[in-house]
Amino acid sequence: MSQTKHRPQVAIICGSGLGMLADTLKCQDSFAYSDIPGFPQSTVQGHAGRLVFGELKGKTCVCMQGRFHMYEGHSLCKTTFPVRVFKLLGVDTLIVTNAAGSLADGLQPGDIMVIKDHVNFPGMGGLNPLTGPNDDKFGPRFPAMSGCYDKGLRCVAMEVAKQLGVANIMQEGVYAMVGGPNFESIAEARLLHRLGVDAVALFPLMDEIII
Ligand SMILES: O=P(O)(O)O[C@H]1O[C@H](CO)[C@@H](O)[C@H]1O
Ligand SMILES: Nc1nc2[nH]cnc2c(=O)[nH]1
Repeated sequence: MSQTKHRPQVAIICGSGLGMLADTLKCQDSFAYSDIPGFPQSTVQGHAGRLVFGELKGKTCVCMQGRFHMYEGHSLCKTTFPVRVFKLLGVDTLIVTNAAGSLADGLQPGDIMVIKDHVNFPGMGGLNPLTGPNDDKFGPRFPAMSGCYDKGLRCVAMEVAKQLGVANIMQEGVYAMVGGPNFESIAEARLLHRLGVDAVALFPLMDEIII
């Protein structure tokens, strides 16, 4: 922290195709993951592997330009390590973005889904970054997931979409995480759809759980 004057309250994890958001931060200080002790390295194409501090619309933010996935071979502890670092930096709002496959009838390729709830299939099977001794300074032993996706922030997102004239490509939905790296078979996609899942992807939920 001695190398940046920024003290962010908001962290944004940029998924595939969204890394350029970090490039728009004003008064930037950026750090390659390879220069940060304990950080894993990005191996996914298009994930730059940089932590960028700066101002976005007057808010001090830190952006992950590239995230870590279980399918890259990282342990869950490693993939979620940056979120613990954010907590220690004083971040209290985490915005997680990623590319996902849509299953809902009304969601077209390129649309935006705001997550209102999730189904964590690996987590339900016991694969969870909170496994092991609990460090109470990061949160309780048994965190509730019912308030995981802040209603106020979701309303702001929908309101801003209206103001920008993109509300027609944005809706709320239920998101499921699967292990990957293969995408779903047709039968699996049908099953998820019948279970009430609107979009499916390969990782991010673990970040929400750890904060
Ligand atoms: O936006 P990211 O996090 O890369 O997420 C999704 O996009 C990739 C697959 O197309 C996978 O990495 C999947 O997890
Ligand atoms: N599981 C899964 N992850 C994705 N990431 C981007 N598209 C998809 C998809 O269709 N399925």
